[in-house]
Amino acid sequence: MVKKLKQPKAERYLNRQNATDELYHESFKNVSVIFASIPNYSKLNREHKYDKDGTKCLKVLNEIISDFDMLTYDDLFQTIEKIKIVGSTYMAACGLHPDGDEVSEAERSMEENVSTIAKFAAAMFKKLEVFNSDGFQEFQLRVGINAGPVIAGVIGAHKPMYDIWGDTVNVASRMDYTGESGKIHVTATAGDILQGLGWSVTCRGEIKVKGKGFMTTYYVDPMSAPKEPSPLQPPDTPSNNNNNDNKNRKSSQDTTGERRRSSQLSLTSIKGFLSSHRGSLDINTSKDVDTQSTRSLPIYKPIKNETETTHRWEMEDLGSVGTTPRSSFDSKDSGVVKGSYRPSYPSPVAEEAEWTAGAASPLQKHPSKSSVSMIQTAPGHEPLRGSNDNEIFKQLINCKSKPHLSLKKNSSSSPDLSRTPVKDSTSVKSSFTIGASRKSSKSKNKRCTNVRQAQDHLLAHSSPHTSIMMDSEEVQSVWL
Ligand SMILES: Nc1ncnc2c1ncn2[C@@H]1O[C@H](COP(=O)(O)OP(=O)(O)OP(=O)(O)O)[C@@H](O)[C@H]1O
Repeated sequence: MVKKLKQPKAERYLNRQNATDELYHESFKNVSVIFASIPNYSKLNREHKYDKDGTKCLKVLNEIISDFDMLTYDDLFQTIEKIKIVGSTYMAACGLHPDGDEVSEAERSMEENVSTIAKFAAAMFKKLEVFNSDGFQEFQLRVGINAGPVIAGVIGAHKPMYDIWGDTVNVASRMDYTGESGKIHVTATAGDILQGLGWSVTCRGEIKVKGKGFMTTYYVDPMSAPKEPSPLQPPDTPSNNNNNDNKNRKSSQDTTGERRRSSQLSLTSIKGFLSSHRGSLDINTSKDVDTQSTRSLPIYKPIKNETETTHRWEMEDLGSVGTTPRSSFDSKDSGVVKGSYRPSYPSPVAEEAEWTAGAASPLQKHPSKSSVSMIQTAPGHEPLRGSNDNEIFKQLINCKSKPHLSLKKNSSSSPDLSRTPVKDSTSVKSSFTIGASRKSSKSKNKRCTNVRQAQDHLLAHSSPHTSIMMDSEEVQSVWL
């Protein structure tokens, strides 16, 4: 509600509520509404016989919904407002901007709102696909979209709920309900707009919609989103032909005021979420202190506790790394950690692999910076940097090219661990345990004898549910 109602407005709402029970509401003309359901979620719920109290299934749902929630922090989706979860259905809308926004309703057209919500739906499909492949799950997504006028308001004096109502909302829900898994089912209003924007739209025919009679509806292929202009290309370059996307980009640049507020809120929310769940992550957006770097990336600082010195590490641009709470750094205290990780959801069985080395921690600090480690993956390649071993190792896992590793050391006497086989496991001084989720695995405690092998193993099995727990002097557990 706070996100929706700006301060004076919230005060106005509260004052009204003190004085009267009158409904607080606003009307919007051009709102796009999405209902996205996981139709086979309840099947999983029913079938899971080991989940007597239902908490495991709920954990799964929570992870999926959290993934979807995190999309709303994406720059593209700042105008998307999550309304609620109904069962396993995600309900959101686009175009519910608060009064006094820099961008007026007229400027934020129906076309933009429909385009944004369709991209949001496509992103949800992708998120679920990743979730499925990581956890060997088969959840499906069924999406309904409609666009038109809605009434938004706050219902109730105690625990008030912001919600939206109207025919547009009812029909969006019907689009979901009467749609098919894997498809976005839309009304003619949304279908026309999306076709005009270059999405692949096919007519479904006429369906009977309760309260509306027969309606011609359309299926939109979630994979057919028109390409975004390259981020390197300025939005207004003449060679860029996608005018609609340009328009969207332009308008998103115009809304910097709102974005600043939203991203502020996002950061605060993430921070709040992480501190309550992990207890220790501070996020700031100051520029990288590494003067050699040309990037200006957010810097994530793990804080052990208020009084201890903080580390600083550089986030490399590694796709989804660190984008959700569960894929964020677990910045709990350092110290010796060793153990295995079990995914928090039901089906996958954890597999463990252990890599051991008869030497000190394989990844050393960067000689010139006390808080930065680096690893040279191959001669002539850009070294990977991080503030600790885990950070570096996480990057190694994400290296698509599987480079042959040679480690840059402080001391020339340190062996190249990538070629150091483990001869005698009793002489092991440091080790780490890799837990990766797999549907079925008989091999436990699989031992990797060098970095390359461990990396290959992780590339094959790592997932957002993988954690690495290192047993060395500078230990932090990392969730990937
Ligand atoms: N604000 C809202 N939040 C959640 N769901 C909504 C909202 N507004 C409408 N819906 C959903 O839209 C659907 C269509 O509503 P409608 O009023 O047309 O029929 P209904 O008779 O209420 O629906 P049902 O047949 O499911 O009982 C309903 O399933 C309703 O739950």
